[in-house]
Amino acid sequence: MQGLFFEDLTVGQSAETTKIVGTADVEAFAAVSGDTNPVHLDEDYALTTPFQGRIAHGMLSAAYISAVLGTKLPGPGAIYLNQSLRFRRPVKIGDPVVTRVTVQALDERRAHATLATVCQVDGKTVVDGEAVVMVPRRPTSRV
Ligand SMILES: C/C=C/C(=O)SCCNC(=O)CCNC(=O)[C@H](O)C(C)(C)COP(=O)(O)OP(=O)(O)OC[C@H]1O[C@@H](n2cnc3c(N)ncnc32)[C@H](O)[C@@H]1OP(=O)(O)O
Repeated sequence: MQGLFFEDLTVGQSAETTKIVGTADVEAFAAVSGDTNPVHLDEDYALTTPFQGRIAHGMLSAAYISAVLGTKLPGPGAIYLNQSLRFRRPVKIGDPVVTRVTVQALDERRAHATLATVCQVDGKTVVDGEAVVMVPRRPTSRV
C-alpha cells in the first residue's frame, strides 16, 4: 500500500477521479462534519437561494481532491501541507465531479510537491486551487 515516491514524480504528471454527488453523500458529509447548513440539506430552503436548489458542501469537493492525492498521485503516504480553494460554481446533487491533480513543481530539498487541483462539472471548473504535499522518499538500500 505504497504510493509514488518523491523520486517517481515529474512536472506535468496528472491523475483524476469522477464522483457523482448523491443525496446520501451530502447527508453523510453533513453528519460527519456537523455542517448542517440548510442550503445543503433542505430543498425548500435551498429553492429560496440564488442557487434554486440544494448544493453540495464546498468541502465535499475539496475531499475529492484529498482522495486523489491520497490514493493516486502521489498516493498512499502523501501528507497534506497546504491547500488553496476557490469555489467558482455550485455543485448540485447528481453532478458528476471530475477531479484532476497535476504536478506543477517539485522541491527536491524538502521532498514537497505542488499540484494544481481542479474539480469540473461538464467541462466547467467548479473548484480550483493548489495543493502542497510532503511525499515519502524512496528508501535507500544498504549494503
Ligand atoms: C459555509 C460553507 C458553505 C458552502 O460550502 S457553499 C458551497 C460552496 N460554494 C459554492 O458552491 C459557490 C460557488 N461559486 C459560485 O456559485 C459563484 O462564484 C458565485 C455565484 C458566488 C459568484 O458568481 P458570479 O456572480 O457569476 O461572479 P463572477 O462574475 O464569476 O465573478 C465576480 C468576481 O468575483 C470573483 N470570484 C468569483 N468567485 C470567486 C471565488 N470563488 N473566489 C475568488 N474570487 C471569485 C471573480 O474573479 C470576479 O472578479 P473580478 O470582477 O475582479 O474579475
